[in-house]
Amino acid sequence: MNQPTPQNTPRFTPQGLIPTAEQTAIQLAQNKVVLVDANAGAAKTTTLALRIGEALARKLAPEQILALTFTPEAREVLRRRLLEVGVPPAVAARVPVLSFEDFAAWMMDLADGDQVRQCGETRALKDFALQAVDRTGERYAGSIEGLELHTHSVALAQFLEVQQTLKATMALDADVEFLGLDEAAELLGIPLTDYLTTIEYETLRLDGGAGAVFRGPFDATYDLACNLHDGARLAEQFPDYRLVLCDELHDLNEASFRILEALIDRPQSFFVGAGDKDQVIHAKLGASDEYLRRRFSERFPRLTRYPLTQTWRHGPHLAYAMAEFKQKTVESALPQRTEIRHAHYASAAECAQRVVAAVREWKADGHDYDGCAILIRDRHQSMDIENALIEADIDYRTPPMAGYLQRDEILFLRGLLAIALKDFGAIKSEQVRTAIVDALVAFSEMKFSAHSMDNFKQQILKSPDLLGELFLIEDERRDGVLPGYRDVASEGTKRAVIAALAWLSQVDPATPAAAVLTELCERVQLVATARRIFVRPYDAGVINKSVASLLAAAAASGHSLREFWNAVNAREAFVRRKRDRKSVLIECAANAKGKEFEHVILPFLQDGEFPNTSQPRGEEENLFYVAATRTRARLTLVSPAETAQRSSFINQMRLPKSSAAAEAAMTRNQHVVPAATSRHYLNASFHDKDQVKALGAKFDIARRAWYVENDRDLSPFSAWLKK
Ligand SMILES: Nc1ncnc2c1ncn2[C@@H]1O[C@H](COP(=O)(O)OP(=O)(O)OP(=O)(O)O)[C@@H](O)[C@H]1O
Repeated sequence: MNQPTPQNTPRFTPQGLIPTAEQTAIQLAQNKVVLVDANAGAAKTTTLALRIGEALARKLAPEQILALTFTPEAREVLRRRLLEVGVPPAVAARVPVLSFEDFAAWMMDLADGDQVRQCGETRALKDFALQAVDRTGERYAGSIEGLELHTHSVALAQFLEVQQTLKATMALDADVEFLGLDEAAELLGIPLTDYLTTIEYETLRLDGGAGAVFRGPFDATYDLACNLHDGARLAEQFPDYRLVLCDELHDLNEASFRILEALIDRPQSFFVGAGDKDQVIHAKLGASDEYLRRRFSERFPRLTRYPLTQTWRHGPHLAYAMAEFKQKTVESALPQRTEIRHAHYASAAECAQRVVAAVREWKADGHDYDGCAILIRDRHQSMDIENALIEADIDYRTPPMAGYLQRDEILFLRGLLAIALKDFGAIKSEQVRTAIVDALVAFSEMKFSAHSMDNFKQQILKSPDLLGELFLIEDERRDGVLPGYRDVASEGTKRAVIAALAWLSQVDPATPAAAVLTELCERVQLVATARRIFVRPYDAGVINKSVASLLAAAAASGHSLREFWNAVNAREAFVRRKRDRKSVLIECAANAKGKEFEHVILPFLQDGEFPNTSQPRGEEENLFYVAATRTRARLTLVSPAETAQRSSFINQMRLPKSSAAAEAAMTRNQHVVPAATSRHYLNASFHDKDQVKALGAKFDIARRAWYVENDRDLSPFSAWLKK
């Protein structure tokens, strides 16, 4: 590791924190390729900001620095950190801190000058996907057997995921020129229909090779990666970057790796990247710890690795528990005790009560609700918790359209109830109404074109009571596509749904809701349909759990059908009203990456739920690690009273062992006297510059401020000393 020498001392002194020796080593590193593989909360982002500060202090123009992240959220955190460490806003604003997607779109525009439309909206993308399905039908119907062309929103969403994975991993760019269509699909590990639809989708998107006409999420990254790889000299047109940084390297996939390669290969550029191999949770998007472990060093054999071993987010109790959990070294220099509390339950409803109790204790201890985050493994787990919070009159928020009531299968059932009770108008949100139409079409396995769906949605928004007419629209048939066994099953589903609706319309709304809903689910063959329309068994499994939660909640409420319907809609209105107020957050653990909260509550820590047994163990571990390490002050683990049912992750933290070591570390940390900062910054203005300079002050270029070294007599500078 580089130790600062008199010739190589930091020229940038951050405000608000004293860098550790590890941080300073990275700040001063002069190797061509630097990789920092560090623990959660171990100041990766902060240290990249220090490295930028150092480059600015050494007179590098802000425009010659490029800092890349994978998500807009991570980009904002890095921009904020630059200001926090003391880079003046006007200078920080000139440093390009961009997501890969921003950077790629910019570079593609520079090359093509075409200002291609970024299409972030799933709905618009689904329309393009639908057109691709239509084209696949037109082109291959009759010539290829076994085409499974599904047009409902769930199928389109799944198709969009498949094509995105093919691009993120650059599999779609593979040379398949001499392979047959079947062989190519097999090589890529996807069904033939998906492969053919992807080809049509890309032909549409790239206007048959003339150039992109629209770009969905990650498409710009893919387009740039393809261009760089095809021998196009696009990299020569990149601005003259001297320092390239990349945060959250654990999200790196093949497409973004290729862009980094091109940036690093330029002779004048230096690279510093930071990530945590234990936070890889986006394998579906091609993320892998292989980049941090192997790919970087194979490609850049002279790279230098630097450690950041101390976490600053939480104290030793959680740091050591995570060290045990991941069997790696984690230190914390904080003298604070991060509490790890336990609560136990015998049923889902009781789990929710324990969560409410944990939130109440937090409030009673004098903290705000908005410091509290309930991180769930999956959305189906929030039903009981949302109910319990409402009953306890505790405000909570969920990300838009990500609450339990907006899950597709629940929207489907709500749609059926709306038709039977002739009360679609009770659902106030247009977004929810439209999503209900989509869910009805998906779970009834109807086949509509984009055009007829749009027409119908427009009508419904004006006259909600027309919802039931949806089932009068004829399915659209494709010439030449012979119905396969799945189509026969789908037609059966639609018939079953129509029959179930006829039955439901006769049911007395005063009948207990639980009984009606149970029978309704059987009549519409919900479980079998889910298994058919969801490609991954995992998704179908979550649907069963989600419906089971709804039935249990209906039974526990003792409500009649009418009362249950009213209660569900009232609850949705409650959540929408509260979204902006100070409230507890309910969020999926996967979406909490990069964030931190004072109090994290992890409910339903039982085997089967978390770890979810249908998912790879390693990824489940990483997800748990991400969730637990969002904590700053308190972590509450809510698990079954029955020890045998508890999540094995709790044992894996070896809390008795790790907490004994943590007590000793606390004592140690309390006795560490922070080193004094080495500079005194002055309030000297431009007009004072000659005067302070003559007195021996120096200028900090990164901060645009004059300072005096610590060991000097400060009295001549008293007029300019900051209070
Ligand atoms: N030398 C230091 N002294 C005190 N606090 C520090 C120091 N360096 C960083 N911090 C603080 O530690 C916290 C975590 O830092 P940061 O967000 O940079 O970590 P990270 O490794 O990027 O986190 P994640 O793993 O979640 O991406 C921040 O609040 C930051 O201000």
